[in-house]
Amino acid sequence: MSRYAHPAGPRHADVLPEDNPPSPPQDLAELDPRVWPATATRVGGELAIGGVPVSRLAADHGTALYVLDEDDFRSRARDYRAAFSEAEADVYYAGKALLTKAVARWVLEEGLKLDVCTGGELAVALAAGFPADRIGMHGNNKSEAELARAVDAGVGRLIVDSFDEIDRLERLSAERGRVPDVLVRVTTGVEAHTHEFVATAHDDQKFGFALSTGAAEEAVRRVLAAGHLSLVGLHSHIGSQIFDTAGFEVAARRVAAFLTRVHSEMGVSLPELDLGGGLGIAYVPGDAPLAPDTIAKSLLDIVRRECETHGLPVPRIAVEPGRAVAGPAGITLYRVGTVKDVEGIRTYVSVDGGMSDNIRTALYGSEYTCVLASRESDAPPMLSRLVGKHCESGDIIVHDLYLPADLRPGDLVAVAATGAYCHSMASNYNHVPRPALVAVRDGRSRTLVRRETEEDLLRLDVG
Ligand SMILES: Cc1ncc(COP(=O)(O)O)c(C=O)c1O
Ligand SMILES: N[C@@H](CCCC[NH3+])C(=O)O
Repeated sequence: MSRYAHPAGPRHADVLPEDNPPSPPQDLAELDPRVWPATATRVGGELAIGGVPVSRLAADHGTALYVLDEDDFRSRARDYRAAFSEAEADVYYAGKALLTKAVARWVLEEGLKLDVCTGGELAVALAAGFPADRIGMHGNNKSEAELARAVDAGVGRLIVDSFDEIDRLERLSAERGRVPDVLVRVTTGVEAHTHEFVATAHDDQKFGFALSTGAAEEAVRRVLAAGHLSLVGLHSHIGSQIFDTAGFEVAARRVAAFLTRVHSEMGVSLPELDLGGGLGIAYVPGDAPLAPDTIAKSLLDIVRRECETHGLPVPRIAVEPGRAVAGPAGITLYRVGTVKDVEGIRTYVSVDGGMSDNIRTALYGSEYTCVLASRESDAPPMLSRLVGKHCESGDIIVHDLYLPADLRPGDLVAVAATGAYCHSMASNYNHVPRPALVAVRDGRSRTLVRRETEEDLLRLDVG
């Protein structure tokens, strides 16, 4: 079982029995290259990313601060592109992991397509000048307005997720005299090895049409019968933060088998098969993510084999990595505010952010790596818990970690691998304004999303 896997339900400090804390690492200052962005290094003891020391980032932009290593993000995007290039597969970056206008432009420049799942994500992509025909749009409850906007903009692929949506999209397309390209999202019944909240291919959940109940077959028939929808393929996504190929392989085999049934029973050979995202990343040393070319080879082999066995043309494959591109490229920088020793138990280190900028620990029991970033220290390790400033005892960023025993208010700490699903899942809980997001590269930082202010929050409060 992966480190990410956790017993069902959210993890809450108050109700969990105390687990055994891990043993301290050999070197508290070490930056494990599997966990930290490619350009992370220590200069005179201080952490620098993209050639910019954290003290300068904090001085120029304040804390808490999301910092994105642009080179790291781009090189991971390129690795995916390259891994799937032999089959001319499409690689869609999943914008739900992290999306800003600049990020959308990087994705475009690196030759990827873009997956959006709401009108908001579509709006960011279009505002960035991302070509609509390179966008795929998901969502289990796309509104009339979202669908109309997608059809009007000429979004390249609409991934339909319910019978209601098929009817709605057919009507909207007919009204406009358009015929959008559509994929049917199928659920394959695969139990992905990940946290239950982020597994999406078992039958008992809200996404897609189940293969096992016949709903997927019915959806294909209905889209084929619709006069203003063009069925180009199938879609399957099994879940997120997955470390082994087994789940992907079973899912690929099942959708490929379904493709052959569609061919034999309905006389249609669908030209595309999108296998979704879900590749895990290293959050803590010891996590062992799959390399893009390993997963590419295994998926492409299975689909080819299945299709050849049944005499079907091999469809064009697509994948949708989000976390694996954005996650390792980002860190969050915090300033320590209080250091409270709870005698005989542990030390609580409170920082100027928390569950509003990283909900993943509270939501999924996620693990993270954190280091003292503004200086090096040879003080002994101190068993700590990194917590935020919210009015909630479950406001935990890192459950168990070791920090140097001389840690004091004013120090900067950095949490690794926060590039995905932290900024994009941020909230204003307790009216805490959201941190800025900055990109670093070649010794320079630039703001991608500015820090929210209390005025921003008050502007929406019009009562
Ligand atoms: C349909 C779909 N595609 C792609 C992704 C991206 O997943 P990940 O960030 O795990 O690669 C998700 C999220 O799980 C998804 O729901
Ligand atoms: N938001 C989740 C994953 C869900 C991905 C979207 N389907 C996470 O942080 O891990």
